Amino acid sequence: MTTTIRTTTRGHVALRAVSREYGLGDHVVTALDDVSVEFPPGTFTAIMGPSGSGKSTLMHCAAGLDRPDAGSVLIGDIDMTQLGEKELTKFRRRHIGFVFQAFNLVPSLTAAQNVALPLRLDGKRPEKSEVAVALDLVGLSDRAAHLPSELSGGQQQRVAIARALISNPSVLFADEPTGALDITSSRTVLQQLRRLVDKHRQTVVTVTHDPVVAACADRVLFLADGRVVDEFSSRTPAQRIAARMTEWEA
Ligand SMILES: Nc1ncnc2c1ncn2[C@@H]1O[C@H](COP(=O)(O)OP(=O)(O)OP(=O)(O)O)[C@@H](O)[C@H]1O
Repeated sequence: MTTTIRTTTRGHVALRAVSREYGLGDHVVTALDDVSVEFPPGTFTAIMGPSGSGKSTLMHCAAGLDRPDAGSVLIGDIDMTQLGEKELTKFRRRHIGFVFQAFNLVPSLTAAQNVALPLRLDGKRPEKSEVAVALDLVGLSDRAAHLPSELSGGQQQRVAIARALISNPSVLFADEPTGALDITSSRTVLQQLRRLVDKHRQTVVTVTHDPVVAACADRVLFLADGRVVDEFSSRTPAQRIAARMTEWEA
């Protein structure tokens, strides 16, 4: 089976009737309950909801890091749930970028070497210019030779974003990318994500607890008990998002 996405559908993510349960017998937890949602190309979506509402599970299923028990997950015209393990790994490496809250950089490698890592893992020899372009996308051209320990938290997260972008993914998923950062670093990371969407038509989906981060997104989805329970579909002021969160938590 070939896993090439048609250019017209690149960057389009669709979850159709996705369910995911964990545990067995009396201990079954329904983390996602029949969720259908689309992330159109070149859009920035924030996912919010109380702890345990299924945000990470949604991201992991959408990114092919976890397999749903039911439903399908399409990136472009490829249904990832139909791919075998090897093919899924290969597909993920080429089409999906994932950024974690904890950066997950290799401490002994420079920023440039960290960014080049996904290509090396894919058996390719990265061109210096490819790495330079990725670092430039996140405004870190001048930090290429620095080790993670020589960078601020925000800079480390931007290296992680550059690393996720090196394979020119169709979609970038970020699970609380600003969760471990101070306000200033958090805003810089956020600006970079917004810029990727506005300037480069990247599809970005991020989980966040921060109404200011969500206010920068084109759309905010609210999850509760494994379902999408509400949505703000245009840029919404942070205050209104915060008020909605408070309502849900109450
Ligand atoms: N590997 C697992 N094994 C068992 N239960 C799990 C597993 N992963 C998630 N769950 C359960 O599924 C539900 C959804 O979890 P998930 O991590 O997706 O929520 P979340 O909204 O991301 O939470 P948080 O904001 O606290 O990170 C929770 O009840 C959680 O305990």
